[in-house]
Amino acid sequence: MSPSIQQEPKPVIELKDVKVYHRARTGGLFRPNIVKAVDGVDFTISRGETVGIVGESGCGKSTLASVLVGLQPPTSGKVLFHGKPAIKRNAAMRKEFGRSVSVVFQDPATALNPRMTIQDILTDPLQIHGIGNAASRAAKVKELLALVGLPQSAAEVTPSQVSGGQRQRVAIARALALEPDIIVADEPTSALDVSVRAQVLNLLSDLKTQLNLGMVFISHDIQTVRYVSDRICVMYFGKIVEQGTAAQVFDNPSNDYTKKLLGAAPSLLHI
Ligand SMILES: Nc1ncnc2c1ncn2[C@@H]1O[C@H](COP(=O)(O)OP(=O)(O)OP(=O)(O)O)[C@@H](O)[C@H]1O
Repeated sequence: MSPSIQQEPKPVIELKDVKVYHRARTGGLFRPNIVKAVDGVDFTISRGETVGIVGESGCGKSTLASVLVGLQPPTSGKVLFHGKPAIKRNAAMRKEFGRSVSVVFQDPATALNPRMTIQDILTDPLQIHGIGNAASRAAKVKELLALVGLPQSAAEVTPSQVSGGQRQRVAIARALALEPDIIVADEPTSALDVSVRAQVLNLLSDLKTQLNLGMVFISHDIQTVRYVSDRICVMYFGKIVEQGTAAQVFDNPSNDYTKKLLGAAPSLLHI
């Protein structure tokens, strides 16, 4: 009998030599006119893995996230979605990409419409994508609230009537509404009280396992990234300067910048 071969999961999104260059807001004699926000990045994300992207403010993390969720077209390079070029002009692909790749932003206070009830916030993506009827959408909202550990009564209130940690749970529930393959979480705990950060990190980790999600976890804090990631990419001035498993990057960093980040990192107790 031939030995069974374990298939590697195929990437949902693949970036090849992606560059995003901006015209500098303030150019000048001694300042470059071009900001290389992302500068030749190769990256893949598949279902079932959490890839952490870490680096200091301004290194290009959010720009990379915008490319991954389709909000920012690259200046050059390729974005592949299930192995095919992600062509934004194609309405069917745009819709499928929007269903497959969700985002959780840093601050749920600004990411959620303060005038909508949580029921409506969670129903919205289903309506936009024409999924189900009133009864099945109501059932889905119940399921989503349970999935993120919120009481069913939360459906009746607006985001301002729940705590910051609960608001981020609502944002996560909204990101899960369309049953995505990938979630891009851009500093999802940075705006939260220290006391609830670990709960939200644990929720994201549990959801990733339970739903076999692919997760891109972006943070300036290498300890937070280590806590949730299988693989870590270290970004510096628009480039990925080091990547490997969490253990490789922590136990045997090869890049000087990674060593500096590790040296400056506070203990896990501060996440
Ligand atoms: N629209 C733009 N026009 C000009 N420069 C930009 C633009 N967007 C981003 N940049 C610059 O690109 C670089 C990368 O920004 P980006 O926001 O991606 O970094 P970041 O690592 O996410 O930082 P932070 O954690 O502070 O958000 C920065 O120097 C930023 O000032």
